[in-house]
Amino acid sequence: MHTEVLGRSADETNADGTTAGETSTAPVTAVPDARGAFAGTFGHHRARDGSRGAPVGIDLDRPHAALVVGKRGYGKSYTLGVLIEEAARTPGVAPVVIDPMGVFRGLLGDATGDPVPARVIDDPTIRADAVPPARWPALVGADPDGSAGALVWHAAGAAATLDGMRDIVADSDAGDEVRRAAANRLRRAASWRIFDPAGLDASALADGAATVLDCSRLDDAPSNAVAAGVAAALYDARVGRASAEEGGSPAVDRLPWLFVDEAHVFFEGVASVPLRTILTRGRAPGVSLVAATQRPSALPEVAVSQSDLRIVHRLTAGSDVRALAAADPSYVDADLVDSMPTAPGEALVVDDTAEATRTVAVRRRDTPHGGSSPRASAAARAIETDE
Ligand SMILES: Nc1ncnc2c1ncn2[C@@H]1O[C@H](COP(=O)(O)OP(=O)(O)OP(=O)(O)O)[C@@H](O)[C@H]1O
Repeated sequence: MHTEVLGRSADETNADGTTAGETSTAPVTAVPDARGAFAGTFGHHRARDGSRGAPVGIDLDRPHAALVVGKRGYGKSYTLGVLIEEAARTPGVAPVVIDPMGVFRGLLGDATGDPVPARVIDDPTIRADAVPPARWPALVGADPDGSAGALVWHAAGAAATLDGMRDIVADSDAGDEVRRAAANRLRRAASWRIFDPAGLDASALADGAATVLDCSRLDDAPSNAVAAGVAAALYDARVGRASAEEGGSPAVDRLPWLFVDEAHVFFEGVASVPLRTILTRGRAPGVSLVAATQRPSALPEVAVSQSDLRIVHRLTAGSDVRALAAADPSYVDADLVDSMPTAPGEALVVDDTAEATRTVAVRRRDTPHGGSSPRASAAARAIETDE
């Protein structure tokens, strides 16, 4: 059976010499093909009459910016899980997962087929200086133009640790009220228990296994801080490597793939800046982003327009469909509403690299889908985002 690999341009050849626009007879596997390129198994083509067509793979060889969207219950997290499984099986790729609902713990379960190397970090920590000083006021809910916000900003620029920042605030000659306000903000940040001088760095994150950062115990602000720190660390490590190739030692050899579920939460918070950096500038140094959301209309326009792979599960809200349609280039000829998938696990894939759209039945998970035991905090967040 012929396999088409999504995310490859028409002039890139498949293992058997056919092009992406045509189809390849090469098996889709995380083992490099004859030309040394990696692809993951993604699913099957789905014809208009619902019949199952040829296998579909997804390119994991080059960096991508991908978006997975769909209303609740139509397979968004499931598809993200499939992509994480494939990335985890791919040598040379380092998948890192921001998991705000705790639904990717199943990756630790027994896998059908090839093993899926994965670990879950329950209480992720980052270094305080992983968050840029200018973002600290917003992170702790202070106005960056106000006196307390300015003091927090100054402290973040002058100290590498949260304790150091608190000392600077305590010793500052700002007035009592300003000092107290800034100290209160930083005390709140300390209560999140996510800042640690020994927090996750890029080399710890990029050892090849899928690293799931379970943020389901964290509120949006600390979850954002974790995502911001991780996104910045991965990007900086690869940029460092790019310049280190002229002499220095490489920081991270593998290509990081950052998977972000409930991405609207992060594009609305302090993680927005480093995520936008990866979207707009990540591909050159080799950093990929896969963002999933049920509300594409809540994402900044750049998140849609910069994605070269858009995996669309069922969407019904007009604003969400419009947010996607706005980025659709001319080769998306069919009306998005007419071609909207109807069944869970079915997706319309808009592939900018191959300049094609495909309807795909996403394959079944090889590891269990879903979290461990249900958590009220995750349920509350789900209800909130649904409203
Ligand atoms: N590719 C698939 N193959 C088989 N079943 C699937 C597939 N995708 C989704 N499903 C089924 O649909 C259900 C809902 O999928 P999923 O949990 O991913 O929805 P979701 O839209 O991400 O919801 P949430 O926003 O709550 O995470 C899954 O539990 C699974 O039973």
